[in-house]
Amino acid sequence: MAEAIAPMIRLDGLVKTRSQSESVFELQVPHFAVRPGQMVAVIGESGCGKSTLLDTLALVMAPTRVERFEIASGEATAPSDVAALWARDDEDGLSALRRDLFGYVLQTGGLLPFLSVRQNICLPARIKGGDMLASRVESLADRLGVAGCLDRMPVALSIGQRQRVAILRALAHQPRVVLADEPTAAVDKARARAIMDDMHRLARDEAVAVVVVTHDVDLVMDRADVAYTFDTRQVSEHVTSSLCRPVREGAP
Ligand SMILES: Nc1ncnc2c1ncn2[C@@H]1O[C@H](COP(=O)(O)OP(=O)(O)OP(=O)(O)O)[C@@H](O)[C@H]1O
Repeated sequence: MAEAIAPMIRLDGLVKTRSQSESVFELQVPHFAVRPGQMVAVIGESGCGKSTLLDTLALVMAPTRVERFEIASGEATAPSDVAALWARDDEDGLSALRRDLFGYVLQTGGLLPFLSVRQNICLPARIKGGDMLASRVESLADRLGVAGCLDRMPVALSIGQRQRVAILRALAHQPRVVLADEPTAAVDKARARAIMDDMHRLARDEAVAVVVVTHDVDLVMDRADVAYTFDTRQVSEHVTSSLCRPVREGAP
């Protein structure tokens, strides 16, 4: 069913080369897609290129080469041609997409300590130049079990509560894509499962495309609709190549 929905992000023929002194790392992504309502897992060993892929999807790292890189910016409009925006170095166009379409969940929550939880949650909407509906914040907080935390400071929350607030903040301004980098790294297994379940449910209910990067294969393979991993090999003394490929395609 999810296959019929047009991708929110579509990448074909991506190559990203990163070099440091003599060593060169080359990531190849023949095809990557995430659709509205899907949770896509990106899994693999340390150094295989997960963050490189996530930073590319987040439009903060320019591809070295790419055949096609599109983001659906609205239902009634043609997808934005990200490859063309990078090719002409259109920073205004790229930052408008970052601001309008994306929500981010970081490993440690990334909440600003000097703002209340509610102010943290409302920040992305403020940056977009709008206001958040109080009723939306409260109903999401209710669903995530953090309704009692809204008027506290982040320091007064447990790590699990901070991660839930970070998910709420990422989703509250109604992004089309949520990018989550090891969102459960700082919590125990039981909390990690609950957080992943929440993200998956919210993705479906709100038709958001979610990309989760994680080391924890067991955690995501039960939950992700689609999963990608990497075949990494040492090509020569200084060159490492990593191929990103699907390990699960389509809805489970
Ligand atoms: N700034 C950089 N310059 C050059 N090479 C880099 C840079 N950052 C990372 N790399 C190399 O790129 C490769 C992929 O790194 P990346 O951070 O994407 O891996 P990862 O899968 O996210 O790893 P981890 O799970 O440890 O965070 C690694 O071999 C790394 O050494």
